[in-house]
Amino acid sequence: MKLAPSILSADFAYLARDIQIVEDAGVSYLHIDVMDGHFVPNITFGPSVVAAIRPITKLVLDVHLMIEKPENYVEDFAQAGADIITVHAESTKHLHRVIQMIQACGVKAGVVINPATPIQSIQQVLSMVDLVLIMTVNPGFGGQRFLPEMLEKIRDCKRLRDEQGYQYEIEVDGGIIPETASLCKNAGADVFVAGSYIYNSDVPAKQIQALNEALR
Ligand SMILES: O=C(CO)[C@H](O)[C@H](O)COP(=O)(O)O
Repeated sequence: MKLAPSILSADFAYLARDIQIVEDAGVSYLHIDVMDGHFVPNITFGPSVVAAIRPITKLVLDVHLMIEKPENYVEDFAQAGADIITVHAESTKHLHRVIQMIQACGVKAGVVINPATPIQSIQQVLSMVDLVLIMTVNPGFGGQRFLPEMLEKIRDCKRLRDEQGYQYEIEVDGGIIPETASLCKNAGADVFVAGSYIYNSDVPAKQIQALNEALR
């Protein structure tokens, strides 16, 4: 089981410190939420922020693009040092091509689906991707409540992987706290994104410990 703290809820004035805290606590991935104000109604980081983070951490940089026309930006994020780039199925007319573009940059490729998007809509790319991200809230903001209806989708994603011998990791994002992490783990998730639960605390390392205990 892997934890992926989302820096969306970090203190941006002390970003290096907040990354160090979660790295010291032993997490696997650092989740970077890229928002463009079009695909989602919020604006966050661009490739220059990823490039600034790259030299200060050994964590796997898990870059979640919530942007329109991701094909125009994947090379920039790859050059900035992303290890995984994940694109929304809803954000492009050319999902297959964008996944090929990401992998051609030598970066792992993930596909994300919003709560209203069925797993069937990405069935044709499941054999290619390294990661499937199931949104467990509507994308755009941290601190929302977990949508329990998404557990069925996680189970379907795991079943397809088992039946077809696919290799992707299953990641969940949104409303992850120990209780929901445990539900998602039992449904088949491998990677757990958590933002507000970790960073809206005076002691993020304790929150990480609680998540790890729930995932044991
Ligand atoms: O992708 C996201 C929002 O679009 C965030 O990663 C996600 O919401 C995590 O935040 P929290 O753990 O506070 O729910």
